[in-house]
Amino acid sequence: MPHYDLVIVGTGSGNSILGPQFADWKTAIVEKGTFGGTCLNVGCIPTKMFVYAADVATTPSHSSRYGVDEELKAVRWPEIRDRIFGRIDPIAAGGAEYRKHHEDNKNVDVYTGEGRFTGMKELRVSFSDGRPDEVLTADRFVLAAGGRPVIPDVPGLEETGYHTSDTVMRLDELPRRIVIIGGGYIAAEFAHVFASFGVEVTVVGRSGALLRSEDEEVSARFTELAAERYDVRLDRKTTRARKTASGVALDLEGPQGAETVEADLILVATGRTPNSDRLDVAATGVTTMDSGHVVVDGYQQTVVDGIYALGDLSSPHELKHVANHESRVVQHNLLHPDERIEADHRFVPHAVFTAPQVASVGLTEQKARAKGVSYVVSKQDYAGIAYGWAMEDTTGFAKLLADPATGQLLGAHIIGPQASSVIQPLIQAMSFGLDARSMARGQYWIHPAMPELIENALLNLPLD
Ligand SMILES: Cc1cc2nc3c(=O)[nH]c(=O)nc-3n(C[C@H](O)[C@H](O)[C@H](O)COP(=O)(O)OP(=O)(O)OC[C@H]3O[C@@H](n4cnc5c(N)ncnc54)[C@H](O)[C@@H]3O)c2cc1C
Ligand SMILES: NC(=O)c1ccc[n+]([C@@H]2O[C@H](COP(=O)([O-])OP(=O)(O)OC[C@H]3O[C@@H](n4cnc5c(N)ncnc54)[C@H](O)[C@@H]3O)[C@@H](O)[C@H]2O)c1
Repeated sequence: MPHYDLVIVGTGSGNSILGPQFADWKTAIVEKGTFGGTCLNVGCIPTKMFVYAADVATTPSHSSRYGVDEELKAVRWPEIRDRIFGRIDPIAAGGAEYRKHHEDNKNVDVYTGEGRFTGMKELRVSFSDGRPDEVLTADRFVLAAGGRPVIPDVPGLEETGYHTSDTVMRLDELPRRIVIIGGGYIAAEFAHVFASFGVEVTVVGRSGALLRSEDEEVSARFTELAAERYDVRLDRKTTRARKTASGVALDLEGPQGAETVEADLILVATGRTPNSDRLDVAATGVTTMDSGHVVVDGYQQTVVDGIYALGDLSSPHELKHVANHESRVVQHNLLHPDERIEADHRFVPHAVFTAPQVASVGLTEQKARAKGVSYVVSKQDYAGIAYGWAMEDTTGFAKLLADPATGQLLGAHIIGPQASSVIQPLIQAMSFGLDARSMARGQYWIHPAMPELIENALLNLPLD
């Protein structure tokens, strides 16, 4: 039974822990799937590469407002797909090769199998190629095993067949019609991608709005704009999935009674669940929340001394920048057990790369109300800044929440062009405690650039 100083389970953000600082440690890394994890292979990176192509494909649909008439002639899906994975797959393969065979990693054993705890700090690894299982023990473990898509309990779904974000990007050809179950991040991003490529999209949401966890005004605006581009069915329960002569059908129950949506394929985008169950973390004494996320303290350590966890396995944020931050914290804490640092989860931002883009950090207005926090709000439309005139934008806005007395920003929510970049100075201000007045007037804002949206929103805040 090989014994290690450190075993890491999962090669998403877990893979970035090992470096030259660990040269004297006997280490192992265990990966059951593709090296590099979700973000690289089936998450952030390929989706954003598809979204970029989708953004390009939609320009003819709005170019005439600038006096330029364009036409979308064709979308060459196999080429788009192969360009994207032709870049990503070699990176994943190169990462595996580096860990397995490079001189830098002579202290690292790579196990390409599935790990499952069988006792305190004892991990059994099973291999799909029929090799006998191996049992590893270690002084320290890092659990970075991520999550997987949740499949809702819809009668007939298994027999009918469905895609998830793990498979839909590798389709042989574009479907004519797609129905997406779910109204969150993945639904919003893929609805944009497929609608832009000319696919008839239907989104089925069980609540009354898309992107429901965004600020209420952002969610309402996004829902309205999405419904102009594709078929949005809200407040719907999916009662059955079935095959039809031409494809698939979902039977729905909604405010107007029973209805059916037909499509060529189903994409399930109803959230993700942590892999703590399949890793059987309980067998090593590690505890989980009701959501299945592993419980960690501020240092990212689980309840078991020497067992750390990070990323989607333990973080309800389920975002790559959070997983990366936590892996840096874990790396430091492994190397400096007497000077451990805490992870910083104060102002975790996110962006939804759909159309229009959505980005957010801090409290939404509904959360501020629910928490009884005292706040003031300001809103600035893209239509009110010079760059917004250039873009002829009529629907985007930034919304800020601030403490009326101190001017400290409490939340920022943007829907509109480049929201994911425009929000960054607000994340910086919140992280470093810069108040709204100082931020607005303590620096130049390039004229007439998009961040004037933020300058104006800051100046509009009705502070005491
Ligand atoms: C479609 C999609 C788009 C996304 N887009 C974004 C985005 O734009 N921005 C953003 O911030 N986040 C995005 N995310 C979320 C982001 O991908 C995750 O937050 C991030 O990848 C989590 O990293 P991780 O290291 O915790 O887990 P993962 O990257 O999931 O790595 C876990 C690894 O562990 C392996 N593993 C699991 N169980 C075992 C086991 N028992 N034994 C051995 N190996 C195991 C898995 O095979 C996997 O390789 C997206 C996610 C999806 C699905
Ligand atoms: N841009 C990004 O950062 C990005 C992009 C994609 C995914 N992600 C990460 O991946 C996670 C998973 O994405 P997601 O979109 O699957 O989850 P999500 O939590 O964003 O959305 C899930 C949606 O499915 C709905 N839903 C749940 N069960 C349902 C059911 N039975 N029938 C109909 N609807 C149902 C929910 O109401 C919600 O609207 C996200 O939480 C996010 O952290 C991030």
